[in-house]
Amino acid sequence: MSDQIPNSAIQNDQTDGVALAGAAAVEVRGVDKHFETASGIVNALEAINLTVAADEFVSLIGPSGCGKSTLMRLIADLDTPSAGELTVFGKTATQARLDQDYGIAFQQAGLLPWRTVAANVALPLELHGVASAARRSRVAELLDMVGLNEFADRFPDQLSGGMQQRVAIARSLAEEPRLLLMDEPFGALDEMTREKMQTDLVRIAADTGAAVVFVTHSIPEAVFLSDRVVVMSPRPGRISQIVPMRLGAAAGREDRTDDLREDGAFFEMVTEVREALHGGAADQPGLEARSSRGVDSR
Ligand SMILES: Nc1ncnc2c1ncn2[C@@H]1O[C@H](COP(=O)(O)OP(=O)(O)OP(=O)(O)O)[C@@H](O)[C@H]1O
Repeated sequence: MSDQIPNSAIQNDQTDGVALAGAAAVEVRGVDKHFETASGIVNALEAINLTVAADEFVSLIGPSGCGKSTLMRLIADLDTPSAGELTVFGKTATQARLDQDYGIAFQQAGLLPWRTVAANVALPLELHGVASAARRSRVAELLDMVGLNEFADRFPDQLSGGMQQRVAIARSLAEEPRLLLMDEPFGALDEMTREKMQTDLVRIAADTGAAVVFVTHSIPEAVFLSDRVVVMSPRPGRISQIVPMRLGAAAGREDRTDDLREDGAFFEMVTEVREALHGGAADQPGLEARSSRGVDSR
């Protein structure tokens, strides 16, 4: 059974299942986000409560338009909540952005076209004054990890979309940030590369102890990566359930190898998240057929 956590029931730090020791990586309390458009107000997010612990991997999943990217943009200080409070490591989202407390890899790779692949990955290190020899070796290590060593001197427009995305991921990891915000970072990758990146990401997060907030449309991806999967429903965007991943012996991130993909516990969790997605829609008449649009069960 999933932990059914209606938003209205979440009143304090303990109720979403995270015991807080020190500042959480992300705390969202009673957050609403409305957009005013020519055709009226869009309630993108309503009554969002979520705590992501300092070393936790949390995925956001839900049908298209349920507000996943909007929530990520609020955490990254790319937009502001209409109501409620949001902190990152106990700071305002703005302060955390200024302090470069997190790495970002979003759907659009966002590379600088006039910089080579290596120079794009090196950018955060340059901004933080890392010496050039240390920078070069770190960039080589990162490009090796995403399989792009041979492309270090190319420019972004000479790469495929998936390769550009891998450059953006390498860049987001450059400084081993203690929080990673990733919005469908693997969406453009072929299945084999995607699985490799998933395995690498789990290992990197385990090695660095980083917290990760990860948006995906893929249920197996969410299950493979996460400690908890946050299931969202649309109109207005709400958290309908938070499903803790119970993966038996592979529960620790360092134990998540490719074998997990064949494991019974993995399939059980995939089923549980799928049911949570459908359950969220069942509360809202008329949404059943739409509930899994944009969510990939493969
Ligand atoms: N700048 C904006 N102005 C007006 N409406 C917006 C804006 N940004 C998002 N929305 C609306 O807010 C809702 C949530 O959008 P959001 O992009 O967060 O959804 P999502 O769950 O990330 O979708 P997808 O899975 O398709 O990426 C949608 O109805 C969208 O149209």
